[in-house]
Amino acid sequence: MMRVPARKTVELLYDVVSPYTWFAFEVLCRYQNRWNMDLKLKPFFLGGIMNESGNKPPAFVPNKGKYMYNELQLLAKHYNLPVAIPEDPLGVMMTKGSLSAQRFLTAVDMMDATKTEPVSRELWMRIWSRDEDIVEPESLSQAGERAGLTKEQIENCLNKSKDKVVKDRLKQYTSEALSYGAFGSPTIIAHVDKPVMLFGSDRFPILAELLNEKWLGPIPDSKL
Ligand SMILES: N[C@@H](CCC(=O)N[C@@H](CS)C(=O)NCC(=O)O)C(=O)O
Repeated sequence: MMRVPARKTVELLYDVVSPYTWFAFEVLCRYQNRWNMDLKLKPFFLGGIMNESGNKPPAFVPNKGKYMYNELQLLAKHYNLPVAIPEDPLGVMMTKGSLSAQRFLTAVDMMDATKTEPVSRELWMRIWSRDEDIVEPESLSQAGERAGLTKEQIENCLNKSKDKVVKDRLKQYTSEALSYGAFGSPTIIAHVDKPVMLFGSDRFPILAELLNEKWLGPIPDSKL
């Protein structure tokens, strides 16, 4: 009898404020059925990760910031995603931030984990493609609607996102990431013989090796 190898758990700990994480998210979604892995999407709060790890957002170094905005456009093409730099990137990332979006996403995840993927994608589309707000309840509501949530579900998640249970779950995933040594987003944990943490959307060849799978580039279906 053929033995089917057990699926390996891969966790993506992430915050939609991070454009690089959008690439990692879409690649993992594209590979989730192709690779023998059980993908777990775990929203965390990047602000908490930065504070607790003593890190600083890379765009605080002006040359790095400039480089990143150029690189993001090259990466958008490479990953085939409609990324566009917002008019005021630092305002969007630092002043407005992502706490309300991540709490909303956590509430969605706790209500129905099958909706975490489409709602995350809609939030990225807003902040990193259409330069739209992700702070106001109306903005979150629109993201939820486009992701296929009902009006009742959206209302419920907006209310729940103020509750301790949701705030605590967001803190829990943030602490989990820190316990693996996280300092940024995306943080990927591959549960192989032991958990291995990878940082970045540029480590997929390594993840493939860890999982004993084939890396077919960022758009695997184009190679069918
Ligand atoms: N090289 C990584 C960069 C990812 C990255 O810069 N992530 C930011 C958030 S958008 C971060 O958390 N950086 C922390 C750091 O670079 O120390 C990639 O290509 O994905």
